[in-house]
Amino acid sequence: MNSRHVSITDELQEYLIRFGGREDPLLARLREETLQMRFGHMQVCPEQGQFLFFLVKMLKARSVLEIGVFTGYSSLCMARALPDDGVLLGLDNQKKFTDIAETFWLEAGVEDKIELRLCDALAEVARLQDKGLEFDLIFLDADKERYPEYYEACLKILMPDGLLVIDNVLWYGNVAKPSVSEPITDAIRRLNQTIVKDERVEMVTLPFSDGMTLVRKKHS
Ligand SMILES: C[S@@+](CC[C@H](N)C(=O)[O-])C[C@H]1O[C@@H](n2cnc3c(N)ncnc32)[C@H](O)[C@@H]1O
Repeated sequence: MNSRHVSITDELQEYLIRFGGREDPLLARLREETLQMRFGHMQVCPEQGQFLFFLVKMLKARSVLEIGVFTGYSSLCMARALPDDGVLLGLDNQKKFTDIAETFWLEAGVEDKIELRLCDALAEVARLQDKGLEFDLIFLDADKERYPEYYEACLKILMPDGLLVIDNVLWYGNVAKPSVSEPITDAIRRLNQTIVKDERVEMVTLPFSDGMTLVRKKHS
């Protein structure tokens, strides 16, 4: 066995949905409805949702920030993992997407744990810092061109020992293709180069879906 990863074929993806995590009928319906939409591919995959649920539980997180809510799959997974007095603050700038999210949060009975803000997320993160707020876990999954700026801003509002989870860090494999240079790929490359040498954090990149980096903030 070499160190390469197994290719995720459609067949294997179906298998993973069945045996790689627990996706209940409500989440399955949200996923299927979202996939019918024009930008449906932006949704996290079911294994990522289960993984985020797991992380929130393992960390015993009480405060979660999600940057990029879309139709609410990942927020629903994380909100379910929060204790009754836990809070997830979700940021997005597209009401047409978050209206769908709110319907599903209500149906799942997690609406009391979620606060949604329609805003420019990077500006809102700066406001959260001004207010002195800190989070146990932040999931970054919004406008990729600004990932390097989000990274710095998120570290400021992450608790020591807190976890920043960043999606799409492999950007369809483009980060490793020297022939590809365009704003998103270049921004993600800059981010990845920053994180790997950043002494303020511990980090690991998982080749999971489109690549997820876990960043743990050390005590200063
Ligand atoms: C990849 S999707 C998020 C997927 C979501 N986490 C899920 O589980 O399905 C990215 C979201 O970020 C939002 N977004 C993009 N740029 C933004 C910005 N500047 N401020 C706030 N939200 C933004 C988009 O509207 C979109 O809903």
